[in-house]
Amino acid sequence: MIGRLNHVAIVVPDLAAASRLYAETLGGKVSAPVAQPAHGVTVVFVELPNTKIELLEPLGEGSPVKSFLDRNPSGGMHHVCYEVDDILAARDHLKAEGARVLGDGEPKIGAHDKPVLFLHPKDFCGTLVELEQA
Ligand SMILES: CC[C@@H](C(=O)O)C(=O)SCCNC(=O)CCNC(=O)[C@H](O)C(C)(C)COP(=O)(O)OP(=O)(O)OC[C@H]1O[C@@H](n2cnc3c(N)ncnc32)[C@H](O)[C@@H]1OP(=O)(O)O
Ligand SMILES: [Co+2]
Repeated sequence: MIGRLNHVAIVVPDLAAASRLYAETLGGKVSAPVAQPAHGVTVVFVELPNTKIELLEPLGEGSPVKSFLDRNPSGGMHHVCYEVDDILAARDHLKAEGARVLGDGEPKIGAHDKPVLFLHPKDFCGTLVELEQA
């Protein structure tokens, strides 16, 4: 069911500093920051030949990455995002398998203007999983 690795996300305390690190120290191709108020984060993408790194900074009150950053003040790996051909079929299959789909279970439009869902990290080997419609 899961397809390509779309991105690996890293939560950071300072998005400008992390963008400089990826652009200047690592020589990556780094996008401009984009606020995603519906997701409570500001996002920068680093384009790699085979996938992307998503740098995330909390945005606004109640950001879903705030407590993660409180626990990991210098930042850390936050989630992996797999592409799926049919996100509703994937969701229904996962629910039938007993996995917890986060939020209200309905896909939201993500950073690539495609529907996304999140799966509880405790159900996937301690790793928060994002699914994105391919
Ligand atoms: C830009 C849009 C989009 C895209 O298109 O790419 C995005 O990527 S948005 C990214 C941000 N959005 C989300 O992460 C939404 C889904 N996340 C959540 O709903 C919450 O973050 C969460 C997964 C429910 C965790 O919330 P939190 O407040 O941290 O909950 P707890 O403190 O109760 O933690 C419970 C338990 O889970 C462990 N945990 C939490 N986060 C992670 C994580 N990222 N990876 C692994 N484990 C995680 C946490 O340590 C707790 O464990 P215990 O202490 O053992 O109970
Ligand atoms: Co993501």
